[in-house]
Amino acid sequence: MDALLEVRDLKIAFDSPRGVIRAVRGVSFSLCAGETLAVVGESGCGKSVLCKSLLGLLPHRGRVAGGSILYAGRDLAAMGERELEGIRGKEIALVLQNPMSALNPSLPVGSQIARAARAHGGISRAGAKARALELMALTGISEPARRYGDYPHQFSGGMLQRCVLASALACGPKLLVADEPTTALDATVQAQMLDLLRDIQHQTGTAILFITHDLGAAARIAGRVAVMYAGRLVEIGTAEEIYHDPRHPYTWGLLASVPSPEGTGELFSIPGAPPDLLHPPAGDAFAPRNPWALGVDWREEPPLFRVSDTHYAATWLLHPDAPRVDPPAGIGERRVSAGG
Ligand SMILES: Nc1ncnc2c1ncn2[C@@H]1O[C@H](COP(=O)(O)OP(=O)(O)OP(=O)(O)O)[C@@H](O)[C@H]1O
Repeated sequence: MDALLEVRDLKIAFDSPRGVIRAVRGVSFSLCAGETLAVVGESGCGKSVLCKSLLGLLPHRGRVAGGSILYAGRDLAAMGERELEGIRGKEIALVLQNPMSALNPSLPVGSQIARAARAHGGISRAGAKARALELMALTGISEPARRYGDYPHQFSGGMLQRCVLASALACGPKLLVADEPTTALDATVQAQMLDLLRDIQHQTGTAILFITHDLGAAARIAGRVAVMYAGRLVEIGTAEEIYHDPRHPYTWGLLASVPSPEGTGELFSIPGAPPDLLHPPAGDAFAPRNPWALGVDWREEPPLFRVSDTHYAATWLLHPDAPRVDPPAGIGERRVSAGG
């Protein structure tokens, strides 16, 4: 299948008074139409910056320092603001963690969704209202006609995030970028929202790039998972491969830190902290936190080794000459079941 999005060797840097921060350091992946890919990693690994770069929304002082972002064959990284405006919302839509940041508190929610439907033209006022009501129903807002005129503060957090999703879907985007869309919600509402995203993906065929720090949330929705660490992609594979046959010690650590569905057992957290991206280390950035680090890890960054056609991991443990190391007991069997 042809890729809808193809990110090639993407590098993103921030020019700070202390020097250049290398936030994304050569990331490549592709996403096909209708597919859901979760990008997972700890805070600061570069997930948000990566997804903002897709919409040309990098924060002040942030810039694409290399590589390309091919969307339907066109390089978003090389586009000017005008061209990007034509793509944002219409082709690629964004849902962020805080729904209030996406909505105007002083306008009825329904009319904001209708306005999003009209943003790229070709639809009448009445048509936009009908479309907004349809989208409110699609995203699980009961009695849309009654709630159309309600203001943001009249909705709960979960319902508001559904409204934001309705607004994001208004122009029928081919790609939905969702950056921690469920993080601010409590566990039950979070699970409902993930199921909704999955249903919508099935119904509309929109591809989803789902950004999260939570491998448990990713399991509920993603067909493929990419794990990021210190601005690099360290493992990528199908959900089945990542949850049941993970190969990177960082992925093992992330999996061990997912709470069990019963909420029992001790919660693991990976000791140490990610490196300072002002001065990225010479070798494998994960080496200081990796109990299985080899001598070579301190000198040379590992390439992505092929595990299968769909599964790659950047760890020297996959080198043919590396000693055999098995994942810690239980990793890949417990805690998370891929595919919800
Ligand atoms: N506005 C900024 N100015 C300077 N550096 C920044 C800025 N935004 C991000 N960075 C750098 O980019 C790195 C990646 O940030 P990013 O927000 O993408 O991480 P993240 O994985 O999404 O974490 P979080 O979940 O906390 O948002 C940060 O560690 C920081 O060094």
